[in-house]
Amino acid sequence: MMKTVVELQKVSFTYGCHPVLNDVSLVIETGELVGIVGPNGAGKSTLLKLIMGQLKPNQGYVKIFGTDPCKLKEKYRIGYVAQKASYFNHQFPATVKEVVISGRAARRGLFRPFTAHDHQLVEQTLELVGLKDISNQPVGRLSGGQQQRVFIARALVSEPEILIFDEPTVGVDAAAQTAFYKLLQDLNQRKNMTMLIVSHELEGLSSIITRQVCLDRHICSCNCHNYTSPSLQEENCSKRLALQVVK
Ligand SMILES: Nc1ncnc2c1ncn2[C@@H]1O[C@H](COP(=O)(O)OP(=O)(O)OP(=O)(O)O)[C@@H](O)[C@H]1O
Repeated sequence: MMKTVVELQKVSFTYGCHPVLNDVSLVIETGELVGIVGPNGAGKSTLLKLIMGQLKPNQGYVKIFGTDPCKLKEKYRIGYVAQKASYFNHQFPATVKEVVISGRAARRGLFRPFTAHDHQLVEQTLELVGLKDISNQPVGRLSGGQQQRVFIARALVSEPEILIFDEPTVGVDAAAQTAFYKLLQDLNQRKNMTMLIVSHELEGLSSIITRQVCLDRHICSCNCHNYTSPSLQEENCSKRLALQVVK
């Protein structure tokens, strides 16, 4: 049965006196793979921060798993993978396995020793994301695409109920991008994992998402059944996006 994972109702957000989001309503249900697209400065990352409870709306409300995200105690229920640009540098000494198992600490508590179950889960996840053969290599020496998989694995071992990505394919080559999207599609289909992805890479993204939301301070278009905002301006938003893709 479909369950609501994320809900925003009439959300507005302002940084100081700079309005960023206006009257945004959106519902995401279990198993959806939602792509959020929009021009630079449209408020996409701000929307993710509101959903993860890093920011509070000025108006309206945000819920995740039926709760105010700022009050959510089990943060591990949200898996977040940041931009590729913020990944490890070449000197970073920890191995793939060490980085991935650190994702279990969020679930178990920081100072509790890892169990056989934790190690088993790490092995299974490394297999799932195709990193098993290089699990003892230092992460700093991996390619951008491989590092990205390490971060997905790290998020997955905390057994999240939603995975959130902010611009995950920035700086990753075309082949790694294709492999990345394939992995997300597999996770979505095999594990019914709910995902929310902010991206400018419309081409690769559009082949895997179950729904596209176009944001430009408010939601311009949303090809879904449960969105109710009256302000549909699809044509306008598509034109701005087309300009951005050509750029
Ligand atoms: N901490 C902040 N303080 C003040 N203004 C901010 C802050 N973070 C973002 N902004 C502004 O809010 C607006 C929306 O930013 P946001 O990063 O959410 O947009 P975005 O759609 O993710 O953009 P991009 O595609 O360029 O990453 C921008 O005008 C940005 O300059």
